[in-house]
Amino acid sequence: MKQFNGNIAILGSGNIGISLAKGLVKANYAKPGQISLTRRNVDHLSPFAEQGFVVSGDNAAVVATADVVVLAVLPQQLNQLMDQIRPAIDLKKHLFISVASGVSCADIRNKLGAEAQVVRAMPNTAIAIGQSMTCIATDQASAEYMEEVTRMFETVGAVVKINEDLMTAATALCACGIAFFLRGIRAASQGGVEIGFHADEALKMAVQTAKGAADLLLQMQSHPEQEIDKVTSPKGCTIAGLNEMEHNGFSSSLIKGIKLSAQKAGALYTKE
Ligand SMILES: NC(=O)C1=CN([C@@H]2O[C@H](COP(=O)(O)OP(=O)(O)OC[C@H]3O[C@@H](n4cnc5c(N)ncnc54)[C@H](O)[C@@H]3O)[C@@H](O)[C@H]2O)C=CC1
Ligand SMILES: O=C(O)[C@@H]1CCC=N1
Repeated sequence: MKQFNGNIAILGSGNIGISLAKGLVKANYAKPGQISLTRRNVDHLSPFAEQGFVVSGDNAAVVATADVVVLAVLPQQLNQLMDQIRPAIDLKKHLFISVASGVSCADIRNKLGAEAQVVRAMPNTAIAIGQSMTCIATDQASAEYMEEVTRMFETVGAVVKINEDLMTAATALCACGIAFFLRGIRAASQGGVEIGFHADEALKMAVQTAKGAADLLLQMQSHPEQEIDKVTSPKGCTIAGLNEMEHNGFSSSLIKGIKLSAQKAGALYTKE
């Protein structure tokens, strides 16, 4: 069984890279000193250096000290990054985890080497607080590497293994999805202000209500419509509001947005 010594390089420590680093430390998967963070402008990482993370602008140097290499740059930035790290790669040692949208394991192996162990992961920003929905996929990585990736992401939320051809769909539903639900909460709070609450209390009420809705489904293992049926009293105010929202395209707009995001998620990377 391969042993991972726990040194993780997160290359491209922007929004998702930093969220991942915070989540792994919070979950005790790794200590800050075991995680190297890189970014083009290293000055932006100084708060993390103060917390004990290793910060660097030299991708190849941190890859040389790591077992697990997380590729967390934009799809459009990935080819350049892979060119930078190729000389430092040890194909027998490194596990590559790519969170880049729309870049296949085969695309990455084409750049890093045919023997590279590559797993794709699609987390969302709730990873920072251990509440990510992370989908993972590979085409060729060995079972022990997949197990390690599963173990890593299970410390920071729920994990579902999927076929690689569904990764762009997972991107839209889960990674972009967190923004869609957040916008829903924001819209609800704005409605709350129109009907009489101050903005801060309206937001607090909308957030707790959304949390209750999600927890109902998680804890009762029920279907949303089952729970909705319990709220909609005959001739009542809930069904009146709900139907008004549907007449205005509520479900339809969410479905259409998710479909467009999925299309876009698959078209961000250009092979070289
Ligand atoms: N933001 C999110 O919620 C999620 C993003 N992703 C994926 O994660 C990747 C990153 O997305 P974000 O974090 O949103 O973008 P971001 O722009 O916040 O972060 C990317 C970081 O990479 C750095 N960077 C670019 N080239 C570099 C290089 N050669 N060496 C070192 N650092 C470099 C940039 O300076 C930037 O800080 C994308 O591929 C995206 O598809 C996946 C899941 C969720
Ligand atoms: O918006 C994006 O392209 C990235 C991928 C998933 C979440 N954020």
